[in-house]
Amino acid sequence: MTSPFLEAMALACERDWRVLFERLDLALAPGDMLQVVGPNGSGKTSLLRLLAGLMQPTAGEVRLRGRGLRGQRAELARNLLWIGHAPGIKGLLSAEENLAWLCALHRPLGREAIWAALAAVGLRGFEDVPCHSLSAGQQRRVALARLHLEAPPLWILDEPFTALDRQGVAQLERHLRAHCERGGMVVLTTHHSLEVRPATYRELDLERHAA
Ligand SMILES: Nc1ncnc2c1ncn2[C@@H]1O[C@H](COP(=O)(O)OP(=O)(O)OP(=O)(O)O)[C@@H](O)[C@H]1O
Repeated sequence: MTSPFLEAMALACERDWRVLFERLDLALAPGDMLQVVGPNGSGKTSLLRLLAGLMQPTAGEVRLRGRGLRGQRAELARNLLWIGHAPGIKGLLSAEENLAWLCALHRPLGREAIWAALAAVGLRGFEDVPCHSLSAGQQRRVALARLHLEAPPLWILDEPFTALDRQGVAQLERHLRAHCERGGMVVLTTHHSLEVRPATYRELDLERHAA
């Protein structure tokens, strides 16, 4: 039997001596979208960081194609696009420079590709502007332009809709659905209810796994 692309088995997470969740299993296959839900502080960001290999679980294991993440750092990096809840962009750099820098680890990108991605997120004309002078929503859009540039199959996105206007939210929902329909996978947290979802959409409620 083929292993899921990504799976978590009997995962537990403790922070500051508090068990946030335990006995958590999940499996992701090509095309899947998983929205992690739960109250503030329930551990949504922590779970995403575990899945992205940025933190170690207290118990259990995360596996990529059936093998533990240990020893698969490079493989995970090739397959994963992680965008944290802060936009993660540098204020002194322009939108173009930020994207060139953020994407360089995967593959160097030409100016044309970067400008096309910025246009796709509504930032035509803002390519050369230092990011500190962009609005919060525009800064978020710079970070999200990576979803138009990089093609790893697994996207893990922590609160990607923060600061976006209605049009931005609708466009991102469509983009995430299209990624899943092409066989990609999305794990995300958001407190809003997605209007546009792929048929594979499902929710994981962390309250059900609270200690
Ligand atoms: N760097 C850290 N060190 C220690 N404890 C942390 C750290 N980051 C978060 N925590 C704790 O872990 C718990 C869960 O935090 P987490 O950010 O995973 O929750 P969340 O469900 O994403 O919350 P929110 O909906 O507010 O974004 C919180 O009680 C928090 O105080």
